[in-house]
Parts: sequence; C-alpha cells; structure tokens
Amino acid sequence: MADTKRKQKLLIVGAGGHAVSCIDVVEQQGVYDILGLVGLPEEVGKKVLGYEVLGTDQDLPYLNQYAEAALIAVGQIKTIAPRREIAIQLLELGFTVPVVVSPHAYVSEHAQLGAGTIVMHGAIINANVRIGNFAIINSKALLEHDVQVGEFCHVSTMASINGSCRVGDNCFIGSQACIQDGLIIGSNSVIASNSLLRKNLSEGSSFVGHNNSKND
Ligand SMILES: CC(=O)SCCNC(=O)CCNC(=O)[C@H](O)C(C)(C)COP(=O)(O)OP(=O)(O)OC[C@H]1O[C@@H](n2cnc3c(N)ncnc32)[C@H](O)[C@@H]1OP(=O)(O)O
Repeated sequence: MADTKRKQKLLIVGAGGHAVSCIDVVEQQGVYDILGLVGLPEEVGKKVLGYEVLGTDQDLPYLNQYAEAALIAVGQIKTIAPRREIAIQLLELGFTVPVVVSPHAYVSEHAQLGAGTIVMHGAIINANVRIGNFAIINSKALLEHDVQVGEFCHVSTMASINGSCRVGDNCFIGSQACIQDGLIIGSNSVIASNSLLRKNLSEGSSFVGHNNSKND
C-alpha cells in the first residue's frame, strides 16, 4: 500500500551558503518537505537548490500557516545574535524547531541533542555527549565521549572536541580546530580555524593558534 503519511512542511530561515548545506541535510534525512526559504529583502524570489525565497522574517507569521516547522539556516562565526533573534521569533510564533540529523552522521543512542540543532554530513557524536538548543554541528565534526556543548554553538567542519570537554553557550569552534580532552571553554568564546587548544579558556575568549607551552 502506498505511504500516504504526509510529511511535515519545513521552512528554511536563511538563504546563504549555510542554507545550501542545510537543505542537503534535510533532503537526505527525508523527514520534512521544504516549503521554501526566508531571506533578506534582496533575496526574495531567488531560488536556492530549486527552493524559492518566499519572504523575509517579517513574513514569518504568514508563512507559519503553511509550515509548522522551521530550521535556522543562518551561519554563525563571530556573533550568534542573528540566530538568537530568529530563534526567539520562531518560538514566539509557535513554530516547532526540530532536531535535524544527517543520515550520513553517526549519533550515539546515548547522546542528547537540543531542539533546533542540526548535525551535518559525516559528523560523529559519541556516547554521553550533550548538545544544547540551536547548535550547528558541521560536516565531519567530531564530538567525543562525554562532551558537553551549550546552546547556540557552532562546531565547524572537521573540528575535534575530545573526551569530556565542556563548551559553554554561544561558542564558535573553527574548522579543523582541535580541543584536547577534558578542557573547559567558557561561553561566548571564538576559537579560530586550525587552532590547537591545550588549556582551558575563560568566558568571552578569542583564541587563535596553538597554546602548546605550559607558560602560554
Ligand atoms: C562550512 C563552513 O564554511 S563553516 C565556516 C568555517 N570557517 C572557519 O572555520 C573560519 C572561521 N574564521 C576564523 O577562524 C577567523 O580567523 C576568526 C573568526 C577567528 C577571526 O577572524 P578576524 O577577526 O576576521 O581576524 P582576521 O582574519 O582579520 O585575522 C586577525 C589576525 O589573526 C590571524 N589569524 C586569523 N585566523 C587565524 C588562524 N586560523 N590561524 C592562524 N592565524 C590566524 C590573521 O593572520 C591575522 O593576523 P595579523 O593581524 O598578523 O594579520
């Protein structure tokens, strides 16, 4: 018998590069039908991978009639402000904010993912990992056993967060950064791509390079 179960409609909020990657993950996951995107005024009408930018964030109340769920697909490097503002708006309007996980990622059954979080292709999330709401776990990122990552964090492509690390809220971990096991990274920190972190970081830190020496 044909599968008549209707897929839930999902709105993609954001229409740039990160949105392109998010669409691919949503399509591969196969759980939602993408209604379209929300973008900047100058992006309205353009198509991204065949999906139309239907309006701006001003149109979210209207679009909510046609899509129950929404995914924030605005990227995040130096500031989380746009993602946080959109999250507040979506929750106030009553959108559901699902967890989106690529079928090409490995997520342990013993891991917990917060609402609105996306896990992209090739990521590995090992046992006992806990991730907060609205995080981006980008392609091929590795979160090892017992890691905790707060809300609104972006763990970028191929970054490695080793066992038992604790990352606060609103952090950016750049592409291919490596965090030694057991470290604590304070909230609102930015770690540049390719960095090697061997010591804790206090809240609001900006870190570039390698802190190899005990005297750093
Ligand atoms: C799928 C995706 O695309 S996800 C996105 C993936 N992208 C990334 O991971 C890259 C993210 N960006 C970074 O890591 C940036 O370096 C940031 C955000 C930490 C800092 O950016 P900015 O504030 O613009 O700093 P800027 O690029 O001007 O560099 C400042 C200085 O630090 C140096 N620097 C910056 N990044 C690095 C790095 N990763 N390693 C070594 N040195 C660096 C620069 O050479 C520059 O040095 P100078 O002042 O002597 O010239």
